Order: sequence, then structure tokens, then C-alpha cells
Amino acid sequence: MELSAQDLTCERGGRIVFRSVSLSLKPGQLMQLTGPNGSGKSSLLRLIAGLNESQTGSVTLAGGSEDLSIGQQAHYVAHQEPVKGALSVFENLAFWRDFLGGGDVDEALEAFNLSRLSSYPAGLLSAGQKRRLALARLVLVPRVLWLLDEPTVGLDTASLARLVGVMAAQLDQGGMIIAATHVPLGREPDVRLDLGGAP
Ligand SMILES: Nc1ncnc2c1ncn2[C@@H]1O[C@H](COP(=O)(O)OP(=O)(O)OP(=O)(O)O)[C@@H](O)[C@H]1O
Repeated sequence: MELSAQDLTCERGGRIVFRSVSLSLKPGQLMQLTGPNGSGKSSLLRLIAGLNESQTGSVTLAGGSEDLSIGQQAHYVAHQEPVKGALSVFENLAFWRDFLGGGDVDEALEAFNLSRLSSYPAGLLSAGQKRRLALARLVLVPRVLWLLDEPTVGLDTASLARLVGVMAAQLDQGGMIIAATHVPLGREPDVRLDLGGAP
């Protein structure tokens, strides 16, 4: 399996954010995506997830499912948490389990130390707790590709260690991760892509 992007261009609001961006990622590899604010890190993740379109080039997942889009084979964890405030922490994950087709809610809760908050209304969680709930989806539903946009924001030291652990497990199982972050991720990335030179 190989994720490959060739000659991508990102235009947003009528302005070229970057052009001629290419990348390649193989099973077990971590890519760290860096660049100044506004250089297009989030936009690139959205292009790969199929949420935005590139005016040029293509993104392919060779060896992936022919019936599913790349977005359907990926977890995209964005800045904004997909947390349903009226539901409990457990119910949020049960929703994602049913919607995405997964997985053991209790195991996902435990992975990010949320078991104690299981019946708590998600709307009342702190920012870091909401981030942990969003990240718990990674454990809940196995997906080969993780697209993580600033995944460490709001995490305390213990939660960062848990994230590092689940990322290591994903890579050990042959998964692929692209993480837009300037924070060390507990291991050297296999691939680095810096959008700093983008126009
Ligand atoms: N919905 C949108 N409509 C128009 N322009 C947008 C939109 N979203 C982002 N942009 C613009 O696209 C450019 C790249 O934004 P993007 O969020 O991808 O950058 P980033 O590298 O992730 O930034 P940051 O480090 O601040 O998160 C910015 O100039 C931004 O203003």
C-alpha cells in the first residue's frame, strides 16, 4: 500500500496557497507536516481527505479499497472537535462506532483515560478532554491512514504520552500517519514535509 500525492495545488479564497506539492507514504511511516501559519497544512490534509479539491495533480492510495474513497479509509482529526455536547462521552463514541463501523467503546475510552468521564455530558468537557474524546475515534475504528491536524493542542503531558502510544501502535500495525504539528511526536518522523517555501 502507498499513499501518493502528485503536483497538488491549493487555491483558497482566490489565492494560491501552495503549488507543486507531492508526497509519498508507505505502511508504518509517519510524516510530519510543518510550515508557518497559513502555509496550507490544514488545507493539504483536507485535500488528501477529499474535503477540498486540487486544481492539478492527484492523490491515490495504491493497494487500498477500490470501493472506498481515501477519506473513507482515513481518520481526519481537525482543529474543531466533532463532539456532540448533548450526548455523554460514552454516547459520543457509540455514535461514531455505529456511524463509522467499529469498535470497542470501552477500549477507546481507556486509551485516552476517559473511562471515569464515560457518563459525563460531552458539552461540559474541558478543551483538552474534548480533544481526547476526538482522538479516541482513532482507537475506536481502525483506519489505515490518520490525518492529524495539530493533534497535541490542549493535551497535558500524560495525554500526549497516550497519543504517542496509540500512534506507535498504528504504525506498528502498518498504518500511516500524517501529522501537522511542530511538537515532537515521540519518534523521528520517517518523512518530513515543510510547506514553508510555499508562495
Ligand atoms: N475556508 C477558507 N476560505 C478561504 N480561504 C481559506 C479558508 N480556509 C483557509 N483559508 C486560507 O488558506 C490559507 C491556508 O490556510 P491553512 O489553514 O491551510 O493553513 P495552516 O498552515 O494550516 O495554518 P495554521 O498553522 O495557522 O493552522 C490561509 O491563507 C487561509 O487564510
